[in-house]
Amino acid sequence: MGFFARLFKKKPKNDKYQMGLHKSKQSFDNLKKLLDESHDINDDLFDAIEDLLISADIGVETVLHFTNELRKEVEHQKFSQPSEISSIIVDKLFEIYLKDEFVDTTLKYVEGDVNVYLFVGVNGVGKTTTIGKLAKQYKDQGKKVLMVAGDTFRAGAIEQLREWSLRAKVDFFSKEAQTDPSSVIFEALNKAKNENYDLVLIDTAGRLQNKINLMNELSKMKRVIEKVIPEGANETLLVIDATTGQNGMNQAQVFNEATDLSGIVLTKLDGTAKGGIVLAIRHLYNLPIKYVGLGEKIDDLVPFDIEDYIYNLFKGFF
Ligand SMILES: Nc1nc2c(ncn2[C@@H]2O[C@H](COP(=O)(O)OP(=O)(O)OP(=O)(O)O)[C@@H](O)[C@H]2O)c(=O)[nH]1
Repeated sequence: MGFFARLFKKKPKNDKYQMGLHKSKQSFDNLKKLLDESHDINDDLFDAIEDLLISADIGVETVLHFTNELRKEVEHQKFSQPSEISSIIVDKLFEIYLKDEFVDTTLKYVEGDVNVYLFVGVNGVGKTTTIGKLAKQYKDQGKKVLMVAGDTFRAGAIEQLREWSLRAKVDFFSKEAQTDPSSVIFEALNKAKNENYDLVLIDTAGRLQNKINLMNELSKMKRVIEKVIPEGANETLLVIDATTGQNGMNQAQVFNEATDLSGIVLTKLDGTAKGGIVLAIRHLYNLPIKYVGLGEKIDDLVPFDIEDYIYNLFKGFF
Protein backbone atom coordinates (compact mmCIF):
# COMPACT_ATOMS: atom_id res chain seq x y z
CA MET A 1 0.00 0.00 0.00
CA GLY A 2 1.36 3.44 -0.90
CA PHE A 3 2.29 5.98 1.70
CA PHE A 4 -0.71 8.12 1.09
CA ALA A 5 -3.16 5.27 0.78
CA ARG A 6 -2.52 4.63 4.46
CA LEU A 7 -4.19 7.92 5.11
CA PHE A 8 -7.46 6.36 4.13
CA LYS A 9 -7.35 4.21 7.19
CA LYS A 10 -7.41 7.33 9.35
CA LYS A 11 -10.35 9.60 10.00
CA PRO A 12 -10.21 13.07 8.47
CA LYS A 13 -9.60 15.87 10.95
CA ASN A 14 -12.13 18.35 9.67
CA ASP A 15 -15.65 17.30 8.64
CA LYS A 16 -16.23 20.52 6.74
CA TYR A 17 -14.21 19.20 3.81
CA GLN A 18 -16.62 16.35 3.29
CA MET A 19 -19.59 18.65 2.82
CA GLY A 20 -17.64 21.29 0.95
CA LEU A 21 -15.94 19.00 -1.55
CA HIS A 22 -19.04 17.00 -2.35
CA LYS A 23 -19.27 18.37 -5.92
CA SER A 24 -15.54 18.49 -6.62
CA LYS A 25 -15.33 14.83 -5.79
CA GLN A 26 -17.35 13.84 -8.85
CA SER A 27 -14.52 14.30 -11.36
CA PHE A 28 -12.31 12.03 -9.29
CA ASP A 29 -15.10 9.46 -8.95
CA ASN A 30 -15.15 9.31 -12.75
CA LEU A 31 -11.44 8.55 -12.73
CA LYS A 32 -12.01 5.61 -10.42
CA LYS A 33 -14.80 4.39 -12.70
CA LEU A 34 -12.49 4.63 -15.72
CA LEU A 35 -9.78 2.58 -14.00
CA ASP A 36 -12.27 -0.03 -12.81
CA GLU A 37 -13.84 -0.43 -16.23
CA SER A 38 -10.70 -0.46 -18.39
CA HIS A 39 -9.03 -3.74 -19.31
CA ASP A 40 -5.57 -2.72 -20.50
CA ILE A 41 -2.94 -0.21 -19.57
CA ASN A 42 -2.19 1.52 -22.86
CA ASP A 43 -1.90 4.96 -24.43
CA ASP A 44 -5.67 5.26 -24.73
CA LEU A 45 -6.01 4.79 -20.99
CA PHE A 46 -3.37 7.42 -20.25
CA ASP A 47 -5.10 9.80 -22.70
CA ALA A 48 -8.40 9.24 -20.91
CA ILE A 49 -6.75 9.82 -17.50
CA GLU A 50 -5.24 13.06 -18.84
CA ASP A 51 -8.62 14.25 -20.12
CA LEU A 52 -10.31 13.55 -16.80
CA LEU A 53 -7.63 15.29 -14.76
CA ILE A 54 -7.67 18.31 -17.07
CA SER A 55 -11.44 18.48 -16.66
CA ALA A 56 -10.84 18.43 -12.88
CA ASP A 57 -8.93 21.74 -13.26
CA ILE A 58 -5.48 20.34 -12.61
CA GLY A 59 -4.22 22.21 -15.67
CA VAL A 60 -2.56 20.82 -18.79
CA GLU A 61 1.04 21.39 -17.75
CA THR A 62 0.59 19.80 -14.33
CA VAL A 63 -1.39 16.89 -15.77
CA LEU A 64 1.30 16.11 -18.35
CA HIS A 65 3.97 16.18 -15.67
CA PHE A 66 1.78 13.94 -13.55
CA THR A 67 1.01 11.31 -16.20
CA ASN A 68 4.68 11.18 -17.09
CA GLU A 69 5.47 10.30 -13.49
CA LEU A 70 2.59 7.85 -13.46
CA ARG A 71 3.83 6.06 -16.59
CA LYS A 72 7.30 5.68 -15.07
CA GLU A 73 5.86 4.24 -11.89
CA VAL A 74 3.58 1.84 -13.78
CA GLU A 75 6.59 0.54 -15.73
CA HIS A 76 8.73 0.36 -12.63
CA GLN A 77 6.10 -1.61 -10.71
CA LYS A 78 5.29 -3.71 -13.80
CA PHE A 79 1.56 -3.11 -13.44
CA SER A 80 -0.68 -4.81 -15.97
CA GLN A 81 -4.14 -4.08 -14.57
CA PRO A 82 -5.66 -0.58 -14.77
CA SER A 83 -7.16 -1.05 -11.31
CA GLU A 84 -3.62 -1.31 -9.89
CA ILE A 85 -2.99 2.28 -10.96
CA SER A 86 -5.48 3.60 -8.44
CA SER A 87 -3.18 2.45 -5.64
CA ILE A 88 -0.41 4.85 -6.75
CA ILE A 89 -2.38 7.69 -8.29
CA VAL A 90 -3.04 9.40 -4.97
CA ASP A 91 0.61 9.14 -3.94
CA LYS A 92 1.72 10.70 -7.18
CA LEU A 93 -0.72 13.59 -6.88
CA PHE A 94 0.34 14.11 -3.29
CA GLU A 95 3.99 14.27 -4.39
CA ILE A 96 3.15 17.12 -6.77
CA TYR A 97 1.80 19.05 -3.82
CA LEU A 98 4.54 18.30 -1.32
CA LYS A 99 7.56 18.45 -3.65
CA ASP A 100 9.66 16.86 -0.92
CA GLU A 101 9.35 19.82 1.37
CA PHE A 102 7.36 20.93 4.37
CA VAL A 103 4.54 23.21 3.24
CA ASP A 104 3.81 25.80 5.87
CA THR A 105 0.12 26.61 5.66
CA THR A 106 -0.11 28.61 8.87
CA LEU A 107 -0.51 32.37 8.77
CA LYS A 108 2.50 34.14 10.22
CA TYR A 109 1.51 35.68 13.54
CA VAL A 110 3.81 37.25 16.12
CA GLU A 111 2.43 37.60 19.62
CA GLY A 112 2.72 41.19 20.89
CA ASP A 113 3.19 42.73 17.40
CA VAL A 114 0.69 44.55 15.22
CA ASN A 115 0.21 41.75 12.67
CA VAL A 116 -0.87 42.81 9.19
CA TYR A 117 -2.56 40.64 6.57
CA LEU A 118 -3.14 42.19 3.16
CA PHE A 119 -5.77 40.59 0.92
CA VAL A 120 -5.50 40.97 -2.84
CA GLY A 121 -7.46 39.51 -5.73
CA VAL A 122 -9.99 40.49 -8.38
CA ASN A 123 -13.60 41.54 -7.74
CA GLY A 124 -16.05 39.03 -6.42
CA VAL A 125 -13.62 36.26 -5.49
CA GLY A 126 -14.53 36.48 -1.80
CA LYS A 127 -11.96 38.80 -0.23
CA THR A 128 -14.45 40.63 1.99
CA THR A 129 -16.13 37.42 3.09
CA THR A 130 -12.77 35.80 3.86
CA ILE A 131 -11.64 38.78 5.92
CA GLY A 132 -14.91 38.66 7.89
CA LYS A 133 -14.54 34.94 8.56
CA LEU A 134 -10.90 35.24 9.59
CA ALA A 135 -11.65 38.25 11.81
CA LYS A 136 -14.14 36.12 13.73
CA GLN A 137 -11.58 33.35 14.25
CA TYR A 138 -9.00 35.72 15.72
CA LYS A 139 -11.63 37.56 17.75
CA ASP A 140 -12.69 34.20 19.23
CA GLN A 141 -9.06 33.69 20.28
CA GLY A 142 -9.25 36.95 22.22
CA LYS A 143 -7.30 39.05 19.72
CA LYS A 144 -7.98 42.75 19.10
CA VAL A 145 -8.75 42.91 15.39
CA LEU A 146 -9.16 45.86 13.02
CA MET A 147 -10.72 45.46 9.58
CA VAL A 148 -9.62 48.09 7.07
CA ALA A 149 -11.54 49.11 3.96
CA GLY A 150 -8.65 49.57 1.56
CA ASP A 151 -11.02 48.94 -1.34
CA THR A 152 -12.19 52.54 -1.71
CA PHE A 153 -13.08 52.08 -5.34
CA ARG A 154 -16.69 51.10 -4.65
CA ALA A 155 -18.78 52.57 -1.81
CA GLY A 156 -20.62 49.23 -1.72
CA ALA A 157 -17.41 47.41 -0.93
CA ILE A 158 -16.81 49.60 2.11
CA GLU A 159 -20.35 49.00 3.34
CA GLN A 160 -20.06 45.25 2.79
CA LEU A 161 -16.87 45.09 4.86
CA ARG A 162 -18.52 47.15 7.61
CA GLU A 163 -21.33 44.59 7.76
CA TRP A 164 -18.85 41.75 8.16
CA SER A 165 -17.09 43.65 10.96
CA LEU A 166 -20.43 43.81 12.79
CA ARG A 167 -20.98 40.09 12.29
CA ALA A 168 -17.47 39.28 13.51
CA LYS A 169 -17.79 41.89 16.29
CA VAL A 170 -14.46 43.53 15.50
CA ASP A 171 -13.50 47.16 14.84
CA PHE A 172 -13.65 48.72 11.42
CA PHE A 173 -11.75 51.55 9.74
CA SER A 174 -12.76 53.32 6.54
CA LYS A 175 -12.73 56.70 4.80
CA GLU A 176 -15.08 57.92 2.12
CA ALA A 177 -15.13 56.19 -1.27
CA GLN A 178 -12.42 57.22 -3.77
CA THR A 179 -9.91 58.13 -1.04
CA ASP A 180 -6.42 56.93 -1.94
CA PRO A 181 -6.26 53.38 -0.47
CA SER A 182 -2.71 54.02 0.72
CA SER A 183 -3.82 56.93 2.89
CA VAL A 184 -6.58 54.78 4.41
CA ILE A 185 -4.02 52.08 5.18
CA PHE A 186 -1.57 54.62 6.62
CA GLU A 187 -4.14 56.05 9.03
CA ALA A 188 -5.51 52.64 9.96
CA LEU A 189 -2.08 51.28 10.81
CA ASN A 190 -1.23 54.28 12.95
CA LYS A 191 -4.48 53.74 14.81
CA ALA A 192 -3.64 50.04 15.20
CA LYS A 193 -0.20 50.88 16.56
CA ASN A 194 -1.42 53.55 18.97
CA GLU A 195 -4.31 51.47 20.22
CA ASN A 196 -2.43 48.16 20.50
CA TYR A 197 -4.32 46.07 17.99
CA ASP A 198 -3.08 42.51 17.48
CA LEU A 199 -4.21 42.05 13.91
CA VAL A 200 -5.08 44.31 10.99
CA LEU A 201 -6.92 42.77 8.03
CA ILE A 202 -6.77 44.95 4.93
CA ASP A 203 -9.21 44.62 2.04
CA THR A 204 -8.02 45.96 -1.32
CA ALA A 205 -9.68 46.64 -4.66
CA GLY A 206 -8.79 43.96 -7.13
CA ARG A 207 -8.25 45.97 -10.23
CA LEU A 208 -6.48 44.08 -12.93
CA GLN A 209 -6.44 46.80 -15.58
CA ASN A 210 -2.88 45.95 -16.46
CA LYS A 211 0.10 44.48 -14.73
CA ILE A 212 2.10 47.71 -14.43
CA ASN A 213 -0.75 49.57 -12.72
CA LEU A 214 -1.38 46.61 -10.45
CA MET A 215 2.31 46.46 -9.53
CA ASN A 216 2.39 50.18 -8.80
CA GLU A 217 -0.77 50.02 -6.70
CA LEU A 218 0.43 47.06 -4.68
CA SER A 219 3.95 48.37 -4.18
CA LYS A 220 2.60 51.72 -3.02
CA MET A 221 0.47 49.95 -0.43
CA LYS A 222 3.45 47.93 0.72
CA ARG A 223 5.62 51.06 1.06
CA VAL A 224 2.94 52.70 3.18
CA ILE A 225 2.62 49.65 5.40
CA GLU A 226 6.40 49.60 5.90
CA LYS A 227 6.40 53.28 6.87
CA VAL A 228 4.30 52.43 9.91
CA ILE A 229 5.29 48.78 10.49
CA PRO A 230 8.90 48.41 9.32
CA GLU A 231 8.66 44.60 9.02
CA GLY A 232 5.78 45.04 6.55
CA ALA A 233 2.75 42.83 6.18
CA ASN A 234 3.07 39.38 7.74
CA GLU A 235 1.01 37.94 4.92
CA THR A 236 0.01 39.04 1.44
CA LEU A 237 -2.73 36.63 0.49
CA LEU A 238 -4.17 36.22 -2.97
CA VAL A 239 -7.82 35.23 -2.84
CA ILE A 240 -8.94 33.03 -5.73
CA ASP A 241 -12.41 31.74 -6.56
CA ALA A 242 -11.91 28.00 -7.12
CA THR A 243 -14.91 27.79 -9.44
CA THR A 244 -13.16 29.96 -12.05
CA GLY A 245 -10.66 27.25 -13.02
CA GLN A 246 -8.22 28.51 -15.63
CA ASN A 247 -9.14 32.12 -14.91
CA GLY A 248 -8.04 31.62 -11.33
CA MET A 249 -4.75 30.26 -12.62
CA ASN A 250 -4.23 33.37 -14.75
CA GLN A 251 -4.90 35.58 -11.72
CA ALA A 252 -2.34 33.62 -9.72
CA GLN A 253 0.21 34.22 -12.46
CA VAL A 254 -0.40 37.98 -12.80
CA PHE A 255 -0.53 38.71 -9.06
CA ASN A 256 2.46 36.47 -8.40
CA GLU A 257 4.46 38.46 -10.92
CA ALA A 258 3.16 41.80 -9.64
CA THR A 259 3.94 41.32 -5.97
CA ASP A 260 5.45 39.09 -3.34
CA LEU A 261 2.62 36.76 -2.33
CA SER A 262 2.89 34.63 0.78
CA GLY A 263 -0.01 32.32 0.01
CA ILE A 264 -3.44 31.69 -1.41
CA VAL A 265 -6.93 31.60 0.01
CA LEU A 266 -9.07 29.45 -2.24
CA THR A 267 -12.76 30.26 -1.90
CA LYS A 268 -15.96 28.58 -3.04
CA LEU A 269 -14.57 25.06 -3.01
CA ASP A 270 -18.08 24.08 -1.91
CA GLY A 271 -19.44 25.26 -5.25
CA THR A 272 -18.92 23.75 -8.66
CA ALA A 273 -15.12 23.88 -8.30
CA LYS A 274 -13.35 20.83 -9.66
CA GLY A 275 -10.74 20.88 -6.92
CA GLY A 276 -7.67 20.24 -9.06
CA ILE A 277 -6.68 23.91 -9.03
CA VAL A 278 -4.97 23.33 -5.66
CA LEU A 279 -2.41 21.09 -7.35
CA ALA A 280 -2.01 23.29 -10.40
CA ILE A 281 -1.26 26.43 -8.34
CA ARG A 282 1.23 24.62 -6.19
CA HIS A 283 2.95 22.95 -9.13
CA LEU A 284 3.21 26.04 -11.33
CA TYR A 285 3.66 28.89 -8.85
CA ASN A 286 4.95 27.18 -5.74
CA LEU A 287 2.41 29.03 -3.61
CA PRO A 288 0.90 27.32 -0.58
CA ILE A 289 -2.85 27.30 -0.19
CA LYS A 290 -3.30 28.57 3.37
CA TYR A 291 -7.06 28.64 3.82
CA VAL A 292 -10.07 27.39 1.91
CA GLY A 293 -13.59 28.76 1.82
CA LEU A 294 -16.19 26.02 2.03
CA GLY A 295 -19.39 28.07 2.23
CA GLU A 296 -20.85 31.53 2.72
CA LYS A 297 -21.33 31.43 6.47
CA ILE A 298 -18.97 32.98 8.99
CA ASP A 299 -17.57 29.62 10.13
CA ASP A 300 -16.99 28.27 6.62
CA LEU A 301 -13.28 29.09 6.37
CA VAL A 302 -10.82 26.41 7.35
CA PRO A 303 -7.03 26.08 7.30
CA PHE A 304 -5.99 24.13 4.24
CA ASP A 305 -5.09 20.56 5.02
CA ILE A 306 -3.74 18.51 2.12
CA GLU A 307 -4.56 15.22 3.86
CA ASP A 308 -8.20 16.10 4.51
CA TYR A 309 -8.45 17.55 1.04
CA ILE A 310 -7.12 14.51 -0.82
CA TYR A 311 -8.96 12.14 1.50
CA ASN A 312 -12.29 13.65 0.57
CA LEU A 313 -11.58 13.84 -3.15
CA PHE A 314 -10.40 10.24 -3.38
CA LYS A 315 -12.53 8.53 -0.79
CA GLY A 316 -13.97 6.12 -3.33
CA PHE A 317 -10.52 4.85 -4.41
CA PHE A 318 -9.85 2.46 -1.56
N1 LIG B 1 -20.23 29.26 -1.69
C1 LIG B 1 -19.32 30.13 -1.28
N2 LIG B 1 -19.48 31.44 -1.53
C2 LIG B 1 -18.54 32.31 -1.10
C3 LIG B 1 -17.36 31.88 -0.43
N3 LIG B 1 -16.61 32.97 -0.17
C4 LIG B 1 -17.30 34.04 -0.64
N4 LIG B 1 -18.47 33.66 -1.21
C5 LIG B 1 -19.49 34.49 -1.88
O1 LIG B 1 -18.90 35.16 -2.99
C6 LIG B 1 -19.51 36.41 -3.20
C7 LIG B 1 -18.45 37.49 -3.34
O2 LIG B 1 -17.76 37.60 -2.13
P1 LIG B 1 -17.06 38.96 -1.63
O3 LIG B 1 -16.46 38.67 -0.32
O4 LIG B 1 -18.00 40.10 -1.73
O5 LIG B 1 -15.95 39.13 -2.73
P2 LIG B 1 -14.88 40.32 -2.91
O6 LIG B 1 -13.66 39.70 -3.46
O7 LIG B 1 -14.73 41.08 -1.65
O8 LIG B 1 -15.59 41.18 -4.00
P3 LIG B 1 -15.52 42.76 -4.26
O9 LIG B 1 -15.98 43.42 -2.99
O10 LIG B 1 -16.45 42.95 -5.39
O11 LIG B 1 -14.10 43.06 -4.59
C8 LIG B 1 -20.46 36.60 -2.04
O12 LIG B 1 -21.77 36.30 -2.47
C9 LIG B 1 -19.99 35.60 -1.00
O13 LIG B 1 -21.04 35.14 -0.16
C10 LIG B 1 -17.20 30.45 -0.21
O14 LIG B 1 -16.21 29.95 0.32
N5 LIG B 1 -18.21 29.63 -0.67
